[in-house]
Amino acid sequence: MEVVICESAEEIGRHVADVFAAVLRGPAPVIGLATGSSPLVAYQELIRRHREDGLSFAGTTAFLLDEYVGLPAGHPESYAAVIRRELTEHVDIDPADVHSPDGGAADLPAECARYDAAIGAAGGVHVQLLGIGTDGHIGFNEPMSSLSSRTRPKTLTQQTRDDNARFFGSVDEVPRHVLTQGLGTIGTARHLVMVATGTAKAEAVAAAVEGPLSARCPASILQWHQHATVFVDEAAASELEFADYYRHALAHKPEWQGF
Ligand SMILES: N[C@@H]1[C@@H](O)[C@H](O)[C@@H](COP(=O)(O)O)O[C@@H]1O
Repeated sequence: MEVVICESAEEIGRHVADVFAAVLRGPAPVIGLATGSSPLVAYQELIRRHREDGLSFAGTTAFLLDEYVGLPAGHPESYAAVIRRELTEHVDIDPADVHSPDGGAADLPAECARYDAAIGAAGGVHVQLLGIGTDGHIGFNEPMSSLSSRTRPKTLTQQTRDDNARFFGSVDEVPRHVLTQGLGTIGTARHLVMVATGTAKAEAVAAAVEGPLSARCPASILQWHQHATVFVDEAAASELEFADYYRHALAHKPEWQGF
């Protein structure tokens, strides 16, 4: 795993956009998208490059990590709506190629199995963007999620519902249930890119990067992955014991290496 401590969210956004741009220029790109506030700066940078530098999403397939269960169709906080608003409607990706699990499906386990199979049928995800919850969740894999889980329904913790209440009128409006790619599903992506900013994420980042590989901190699966990159700002890095080493490695990063 490579940990990159950045000066600002904007710098993180530029690095993430570089990683995504390299995949988008390759054949039949499959990208994994995340919601939440952490990826927004990267999405804004990708949109800017699309408008100003001609970066194209044509022919790209995208898969979202997760979705709430039971929001009314067209609800502005459904993740399908959020990703449209924050990224995909601003670039030249075919809306039919942007996939998310259907939280309104009558048979939720069947919908999860279908979604997981669709990711496999697309050949798997080339690069998966991830935020991290304050409890260490990725996607909506709450603590104690199976490390080999596939896409399935999950129940949110109260902490996650409280954290996400800011997107809704009140915490009571935050759904209790969700569909999420499993930790095993996420782990099949060829490159995992996690982003985090701010002191509220410092503890979760430290647990993910330097704690034990454990279901207690779902994001710790990045330690088991062959190609994982973590972009954090100084505040989110503030609990990292090996921060000096990460800075040293970055300062001496070979020119040819990339992320
Ligand atoms: N399901 C999403 C996650 O994918 C996201 O990483 C997390 C953190 O969000 P934020 O970046 O807004 O802190 O929130 C939600 O729970």
